[in-house]
Amino acid sequence: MARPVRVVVLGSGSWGTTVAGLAARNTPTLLWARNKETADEINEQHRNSRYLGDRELPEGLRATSDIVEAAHEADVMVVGVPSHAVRSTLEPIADAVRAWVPILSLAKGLEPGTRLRPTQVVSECLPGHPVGLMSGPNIASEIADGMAAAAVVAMQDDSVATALQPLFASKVFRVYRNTDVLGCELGGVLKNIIAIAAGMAEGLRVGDNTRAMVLSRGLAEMTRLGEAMGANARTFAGLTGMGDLIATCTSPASRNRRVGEALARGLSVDEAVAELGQVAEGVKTAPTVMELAREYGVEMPIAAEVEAVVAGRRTPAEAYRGLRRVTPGDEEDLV
Ligand SMILES: NC(=O)C1=CN([C@@H]2O[C@H](COP(=O)(O)OP(=O)(O)OC[C@H]3O[C@@H](n4cnc5c(N)ncnc54)[C@H](OP(=O)(O)O)[C@@H]3O)[C@@H](O)[C@H]2O)C=CC1
Ligand SMILES: O=C(CO)COP(=O)(O)O
Repeated sequence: MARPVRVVVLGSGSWGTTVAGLAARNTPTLLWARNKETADEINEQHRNSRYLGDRELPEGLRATSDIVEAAHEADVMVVGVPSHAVRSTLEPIADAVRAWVPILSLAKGLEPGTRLRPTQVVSECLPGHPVGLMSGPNIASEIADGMAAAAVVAMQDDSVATALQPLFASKVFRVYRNTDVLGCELGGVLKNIIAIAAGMAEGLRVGDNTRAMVLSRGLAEMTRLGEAMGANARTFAGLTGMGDLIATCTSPASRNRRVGEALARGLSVDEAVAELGQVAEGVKTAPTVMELAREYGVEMPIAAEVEAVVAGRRTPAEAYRGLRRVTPGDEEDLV
């Protein structure tokens, strides 16, 4: 009988640990934590208290702080570190990952400096491997609590995605497929910036109508940039676009939304990020996205205001006043 597929997840933050827990219920799974205490706590107490409180992880989930050991073991590798850390995590293990091992990215940001999407960074570090991502409206704490949710595995090669689906799926975690890797990845990246705007709206108590406007016009901006870059506009109406936008903009657990709320309370960006203690990808991604918007000639007024606040050039209240000055055009003019 063929031995089961071994999944290795790199990165033991809230989402990496949660995804490792999903996989461990289906197949042998090893989680790499750069911090040895975290690996020991997962092995001995089946918990990752720093990121998931007292939630219990599956007993079968093993952890290690030895990344080379982890890389050797992988039949499927999941990269769950934030986007700024993808390259520095993968480069040292490039020779340890066996050829043809599929790599799935979880990161929802862009690499600072290169402006590359995480799957592009993975392809540079591990050339020749099938590379895709898993994304969707997936607030880690809810999924770790066993609440129902759905995600998308996006890979150019649909047969690889089909093989990966059952490794993460369960009765309460539905895994769809999509071959539009660019659109699915950009959806996850861009919604974080709109979620910062939604958090600011929350903090400024702007009202439900304004919040709804931010979400729907935010989705228009995401779609506009995505289409200009070559993605399928329809992807942005799905789980990785509108779905994730709704979850992140409306959930009090979203870190990006919480940063927006903290900014509206008058905290600086550094203070807001320090208060959070976890990654909020939209903060680092906003300036990079505005560079892309300029390069592709796409208007993104909400993202532009968020970038200005994050860069310290405007207060959240000034940003909302700035949005009022934008001249409304044809609503259907997404491109
Ligand atoms: N949390 C969520 O609900 C979801 C998150 N995501 C995305 O998943 C990615 C990971 O996020 P998440 O797990 O939430 O982040 P967390 O902030 O919860 O954890 C970050 C993890 O990455 C590790 N890490 C940080 N910097 C480095 C580095 N330079 N090198 C190696 N490891 C590093 C941290 O290690 P240490 O603990 O040692 O500092 C920690 O294990 C992000 O791109 C996020 O947008 C996607 C869907 C849902
Ligand atoms: O991507 C997420 C939910 O799908 C998590 O969003 P935050 O990083 O804002 O918490």
